[in-house]
Amino acid sequence: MQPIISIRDLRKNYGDKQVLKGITLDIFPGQIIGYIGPNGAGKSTTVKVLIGLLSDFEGDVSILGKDLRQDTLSIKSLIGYVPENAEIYEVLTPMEYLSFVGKLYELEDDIIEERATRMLQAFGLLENKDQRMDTFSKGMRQKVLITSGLLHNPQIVVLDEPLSGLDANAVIIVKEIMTLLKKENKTIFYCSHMMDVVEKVSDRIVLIDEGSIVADGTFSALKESGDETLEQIFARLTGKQQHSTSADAFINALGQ
Ligand SMILES: Nc1ncnc2c1ncn2[C@@H]1O[C@H](COP(=O)(O)OP(=O)(O)OP(=O)(O)O)[C@@H](O)[C@H]1O
Repeated sequence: MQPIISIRDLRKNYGDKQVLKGITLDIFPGQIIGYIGPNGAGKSTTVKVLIGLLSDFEGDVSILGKDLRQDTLSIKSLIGYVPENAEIYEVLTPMEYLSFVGKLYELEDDIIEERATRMLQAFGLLENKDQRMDTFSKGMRQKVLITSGLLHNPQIVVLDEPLSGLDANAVIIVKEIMTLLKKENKTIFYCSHMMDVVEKVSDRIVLIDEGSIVADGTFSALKESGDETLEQIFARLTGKQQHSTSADAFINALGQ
């Protein structure tokens, strides 16, 4: 099978600092990739490359066989992106915002209206659809961001900590949405620190640390013992010191 996303020796520097040190990954249609790693590991930087926001990288990235550097625009239309926090246009209502996003993707007005209404309704936001978003809670804004990322029915969905601020019911809905997207053979690249969710929804987990891949496999393949959780795998592979030592040092500082 042809990979839908192919990343070869991806490197990215910010000034003198090498943030991605040669990421190589083949991702296949219908896979849910859980892309995890400690703070600063390079997850968002990888995402920014994938969605065409960063062009000054080394290595090769191709999506559906197209070179990301050369076909950036057509590739962008295949991808839906949900950021953790975005500069949402707060003076707009969800319907105005979604209409704006839909037009960028060249969707017909009636399709935008129909999809946006039904998606907002699914998230319990229908009665807020014409309310300015500066009055919205963090979770309500996140629901609008998720809707805007999926509105054009993309082939590939890139989620960077999409559950941020969502209540337990909304988290269940988004997990279910990911499973349904997979059934439609969509590919999901999912970055998160929520290990319990990543463990449950991902077919394949890619763990990066300091810009390099340190583990890549199914959850069961990454386990050292039968009852190891993803949180424990993460700590085993990336923990630089005992967590209790870090917590003690933090609290002890208060005594100074
Ligand atoms: N615009 C930038 N300029 C300089 N350094 C940057 C910039 N963006 C990110 N970095 C650095 O690149 C490294 C990787 O950042 P990145 O945001 O990709 O990490 P991450 O894995 O997404 O982290 P987190 O889990 O905290 O969101 C960090 O050391 C960060 O300080």
